[in-house]
Amino acid sequence: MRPQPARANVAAWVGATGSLSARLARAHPPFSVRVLQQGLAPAWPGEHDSLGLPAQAPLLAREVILFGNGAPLVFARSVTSMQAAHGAWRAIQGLGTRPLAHLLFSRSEIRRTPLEWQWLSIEHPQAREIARKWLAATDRPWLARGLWMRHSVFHRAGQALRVAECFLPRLVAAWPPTR
Ligand SMILES: C=C(O[C@@H]1C=C(C(=O)O)C=C[C@H]1O)C(=O)O
Repeated sequence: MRPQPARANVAAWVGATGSLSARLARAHPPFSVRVLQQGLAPAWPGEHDSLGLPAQAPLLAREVILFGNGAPLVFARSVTSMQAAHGAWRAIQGLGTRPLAHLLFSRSEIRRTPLEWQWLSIEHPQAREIARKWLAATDRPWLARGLWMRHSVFHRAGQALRVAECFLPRLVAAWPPTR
């Protein structure tokens, strides 16, 4: 059972559609993307199901931290099949530090499933992995007792890309930004 967001704006923020990058860039300029890793990676639980893939299908994962005004704000992990990484989602290969949003919100033929979100205690294996990567990349401990994780799946030419974004509770509680 997901704990209900503490405040209405938390639900509004975690459930906000549109580009997260654009929202952060407006509220906390300058905005930047730091790529932690991109390439063949083991799947997290549920990723193959989200993508409609068999359990052993090789996945390409892109993990980044989004920065605003010099501070780390969001950890994001996007996954797709290696086949799609050379097919409908091949543009990810050359994306570099440009936000993935460039590929997702500029094309009309891309369809996005509704956002789903959950609260993960810091004891959850994925939360522990995120906190470890966050510390290694930013030299800042996660500190919070958990995190809000949301995900949705983008479909293009019959191939799926799952995007998950993880938010610090204090960041989410202070959002959405007024600008
Ligand atoms: C999907 C978006 O792109 C953001 C940027 C990402 C990246 O560059 O890897 C991944 C997820 C998002 O937080 C968005 O801005 O909404």
